[in-house]
Amino acid sequence: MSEALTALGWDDTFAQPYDAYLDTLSADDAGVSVPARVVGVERAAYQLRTEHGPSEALLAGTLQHAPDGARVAPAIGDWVVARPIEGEDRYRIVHVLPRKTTFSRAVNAGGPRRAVSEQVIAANVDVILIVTALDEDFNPPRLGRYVTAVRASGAQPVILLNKTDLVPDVLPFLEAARAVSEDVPVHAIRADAPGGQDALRAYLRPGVTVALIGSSGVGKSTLTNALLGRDAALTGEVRAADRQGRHTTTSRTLYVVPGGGLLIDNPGLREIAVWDPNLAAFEEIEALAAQCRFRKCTHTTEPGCAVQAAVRAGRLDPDRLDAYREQQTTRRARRR
Ligand SMILES: Nc1nc2c(ncn2[C@@H]2O[C@H](COP(=O)(O)OP(=O)(O)OP(=O)(O)O)[C@@H](O)[C@H]2O)c(=O)[nH]1
Ligand SMILES: [Zn+2]
Repeated sequence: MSEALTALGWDDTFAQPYDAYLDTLSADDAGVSVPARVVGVERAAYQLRTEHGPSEALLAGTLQHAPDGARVAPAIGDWVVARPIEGEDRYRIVHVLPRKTTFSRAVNAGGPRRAVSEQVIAANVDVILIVTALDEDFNPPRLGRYVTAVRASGAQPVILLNKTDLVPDVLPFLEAARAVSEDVPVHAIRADAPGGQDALRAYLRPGVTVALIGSSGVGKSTLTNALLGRDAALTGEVRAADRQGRHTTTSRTLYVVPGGGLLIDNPGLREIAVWDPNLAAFEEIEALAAQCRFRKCTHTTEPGCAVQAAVRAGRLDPDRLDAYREQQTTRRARRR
């Protein structure tokens, strides 16, 4: 197993299905196939890393339009089987290898039955760092919901308390965060100070894929830059590309961290707080609810309900109201 591949996260869990897939190909096809990791996705264009460095790729038609409709589009972090496109400097992705972990969201696929389908946000992430800041963002019940979402993906959750400089005493925050879940490590960090992120190096071991999630403004970008060193990922990739005398677009989403480890910085993961109804705030609904005639309005059949009025007027998506109700119900159940 090549060292360049293991540094990208390749191991036996991928090597076995890879070999099995190659057995189904002709000797010629198998001979030119390579394993590659998806490090960038932009619409139909994919950036891969093979053991020889970065390259561009397209999706094979068979993956784009699977006959049973069960399209397996590669996501960031996926391991795939790729084959060079003849006469071009690009690959074609012909197969997606089974995932070790899958961080996904349910999306409303529409249609008469309001079908829900799964959108994979990131694949094969080993550790997800849940970032919170010691300001008004700090909210243990929400941390608990993040932990649940991370566990559902198969990745290991770790809680990071950032902006420790903003509080006189970190200890009560550490204790509250530790109480969220017994077996989730908690680290107090400072993303914006030299050495303030040292605790994280233990997770960024060669071949280990790490991702950051948390609300906007908690310090995910600052942390990413501190871990990567300014433009480290970019220069690293340009150098690898130069070896073969060409320039390849650098990946923006899966970085190779200097000193070991891989870091996924993905807008889809960043937005989890927005799209996961369990994590979301329902500010616009709460603003409407304040205008309901009855203070304990359930926004179902009460007269003078401003929330129902907004739904009837097309100003509020009924799906969002459903999600809000669901959240309120679980909260009431938890309080009991
Ligand atoms: N006081 C303090 N400020 C910090 C710390 N880490 C980051 N910040 C500041 O917090 C602000 C937000 O940080 P970002 O890194 O942009 O936060 P983010 O999570 O990437 O936010 P989005 O890009 O919106 O998802 C910036 O002004 C940072 O300088 C810290 O440890 N202490
Ligand atoms: Zn109401």
